[in-house]
Order: sequence, then C-alpha cells, then structure tokens
Amino acid sequence: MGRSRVTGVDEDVVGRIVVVGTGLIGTSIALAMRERGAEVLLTDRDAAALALAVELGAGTALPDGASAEPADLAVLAVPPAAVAVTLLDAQKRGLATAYTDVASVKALPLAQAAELGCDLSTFVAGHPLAGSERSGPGAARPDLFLGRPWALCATPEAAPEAVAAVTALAKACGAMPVEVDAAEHDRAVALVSHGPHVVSAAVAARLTAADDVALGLSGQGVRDVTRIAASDPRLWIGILSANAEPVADVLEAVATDLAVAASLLRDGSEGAAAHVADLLLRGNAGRSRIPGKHGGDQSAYATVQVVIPDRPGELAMIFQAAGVAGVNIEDVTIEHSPGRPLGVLELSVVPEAADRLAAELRSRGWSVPGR
Ligand SMILES: NC(=O)c1ccc[n+]([C@@H]2O[C@H](COP(=O)([O-])OP(=O)(O)OC[C@H]3O[C@@H](n4cnc5c(N)ncnc54)[C@H](O)[C@@H]3O)[C@@H](O)[C@H]2O)c1
Ligand SMILES: O=C(O)C(=O)C[C@]1(C(=O)O)C=C[C@@H](O)C=C1
Repeated sequence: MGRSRVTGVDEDVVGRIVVVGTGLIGTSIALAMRERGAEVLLTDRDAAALALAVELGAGTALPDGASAEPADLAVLAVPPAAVAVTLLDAQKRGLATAYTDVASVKALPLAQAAELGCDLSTFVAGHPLAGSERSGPGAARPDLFLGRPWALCATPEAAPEAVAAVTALAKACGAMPVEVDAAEHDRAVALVSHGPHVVSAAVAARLTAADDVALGLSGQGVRDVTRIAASDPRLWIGILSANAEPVADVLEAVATDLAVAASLLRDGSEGAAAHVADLLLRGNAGRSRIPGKHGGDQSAYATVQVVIPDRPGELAMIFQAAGVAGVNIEDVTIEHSPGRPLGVLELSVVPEAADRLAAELRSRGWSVPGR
C-alpha cells in the first residue's frame, strides 16, 4: 500500500483515519495525526468547518459515497447526543475497521449505541481530557493532547484490535491512555470537569450585573476562575444533561460549602473565621492533589522563580543555562507584570536540582528570588 503506519509509542496500528466532526477536538486530532504521518480524511455536516479544517492542513475531505477501503480508525468528534447516530451511520457506510468517539460523557452515548444496534465489537469509547473554551477548527492545535490523560472505556464486547487502534491513537497524539469503566468515568469527570465548569459559569454570571468600577479592578484571579465560562453553552448543556446525577451531586456538595462559608462570614466571630479557614485549607489540600506532568504529584516538584526582562531570546538563554546545569525543566509558567517590561518565569524541577539551577542562573546575571 506504501502508506506510512503511525505508531503509538510501541504499537503499529493506525495508518489512515477518518475524522467525523472537524471542530476543536476533531481538527486537533487530525493535525496531531498528520504530524505523525497518518493519512487523514475529514467530514463534517457544516461545510464551512470542513473547509477550514482542510485549509489548516488537517487532512482532505472524505469523498462522498463509499470509501474504496475502510480506514484503520474513524474518530467521531461530534457532540455527545450525536455520537450513537453518527456511529451507526459510519458503521453502515463501512468507514473504518475500528471506531472511537471523544465525547465528554460516556455511559449515555454507549447505552444509545447499544440501543440503536451499533456493532460494539469495533467501538471503543474515548475521551481526551484536553480542550479549550473555544470551539471550531480555528481553535485547534496539534499539541493539545500532549501529556494529557485520554480515557478509554472499552466494553466487554470490544475486540482487542479495536482497543489497540484507539490506544495507538491516544499515544500518537501524545496523550496517556487511561482505561476506565464508563460509569466510573462519568462520576470522575463530574468532579474534575463538569462540576467545576458550572461553578465557573456561576461565578462569571455574577459579573453580568457588575459596574465598570468592579470590572475595571479585575485581576488574574477572576480570569483564571472564569476562563472556561466562555465555552459554547450548546455543547455544555448537552454534556451536563447527559451526566446529570453525578454533576448534581458535586454541585450540591459545593453549594453546601459555600452556604456554610457565607453564614460563618456573616457571623464574624473568631471561631467562625477559623471554620472558613478550614475550607481554604481543604482547598489547598485538594488543589495539591491534582497530578502534574505525566500524571505525577504536582507537589513533587520545586519551583525556581526567575525575573526576566521582556527581550527576544531571554527564554532560550534560560533553557540553555538549565541544560548546561544538567537540569530537566518539568513545567513552565510565565507571570507578566502589567505595564512593566518584566515577567516572572516559574520553572518546575525535581527538588534536588532546584539549588543547582538557581546558582547557574544567578551566576549568569539573572535575579532568582528566594533561593
Ligand atoms: N471542547 C472541549 O474542551 C472538549 C474536550 C474534550 C472532549 N470534547 C468533546 O468533543 C466533542 C466535540 O467537541 P468540540 O469542542 O470539538 O466541539 P466543536 O463545536 O468545536 O465541534 C463539533 C463539530 O461537530 C460537528 N457536528 C455536530 N454534529 C454533527 C453530526 N451529526 N455529524 C457531523 N458533524 C457534526 C459540528 O458541525 C462541529 O464542527 C464533544 O463530544 C465534546 O464533548 C470537548
Ligand atoms: O481546558 C479546558 O478548556 C477544558 O475545559 C477542557 C476540559 C476539562 O474540563 O478539562 C473540558 C471538557 C472536556 O471534556 C475535557 C477537557
């Protein structure tokens, strides 16, 4: 056949894929797979979304009618409510030998697929835990999935070849496959994704009545907490209603914490403040449990802060200095100082390397506070 085979890390399964739904996630997968040398065919019911994905280099449009040869894998990157019907249609057309989806909720689409009579031996439901508040192919990025978990919810009916093909896709996109039962997945993402989404929307909704003085005093905190509130409400109402019970459980627990905090703050006594402090401490503890890069414990890394002038080449010189010191940088964030030509770079490194890196940077003239 002469076409290249895309490997996960150690597997050799995906050579040609079809992506149905060329929005944010479908186009990001297509771009990632193109970078790995896969042949990618695209389709979307929205002609403009398809045309933009093709223009962005994500692949070529799937020809109308039956494809001569089924692809190795078809990725259904459509809203949750469209997964089952799209799977049935794709299987009837014989688009591929294996199928997966990317929907943010898993149990309901799987139940709908079973009810519609889809072939569950070739289908492995999937969900990359990476995304954006933006939609459509214009927001797509080939590196979206790097280092992120990618849930795989194989049913007992799923054939090993289908599981291998979907695992290889996740790995080829740079993600970490995580096998999990669909109901457990849905409870988990209610806690780490869907519940937080509604909380973010509730905080942002308070701003609709805010006056200009309040809005003018907005700092980074409110921007961080409300970023995901800018997401597409049509997509999210579909996600939330398909995972209603687990999300409602999370929201009720958060609402209880908030109601108790409000009443303690009104009380104003020292004892009441200590109880509010308890919520803040539980917040610290919960936040520190979110895994960092490669699923590791975030608190396993030390942070080295460097004050950086806003000059071309500055970051490259810092990374080079880290290389000279033999220090691997595990993660990076940059805090900009508004109105000043300075920023603070935060480098996450293994604790035993922190002092060595700080000394190397200081010896080259950078300001490294606190170490
Ligand atoms: N947005 C995120 O952060 C994120 C992250 C992970 C997974 N997901 C899941 O990925 C899926 C796609 O989300 P997105 O953010 O890419 O949305 P999107 O709106 O950017 O793209 C969805 C695309 O699907 C197309 N589409 C809708 N129904 C279709 C159908 N029946 N047949 C063919 N195409 C159809 C739309 O035209 C659109 O181009 C959803 O199931 C979502 O739950 C989203
Ligand atoms: O980073 C974001 O913008 C996201 O909201 C991505 C996010 C998440 O909650 O982590 C949102 C929904 C998806 O199903 C998967 C990922």
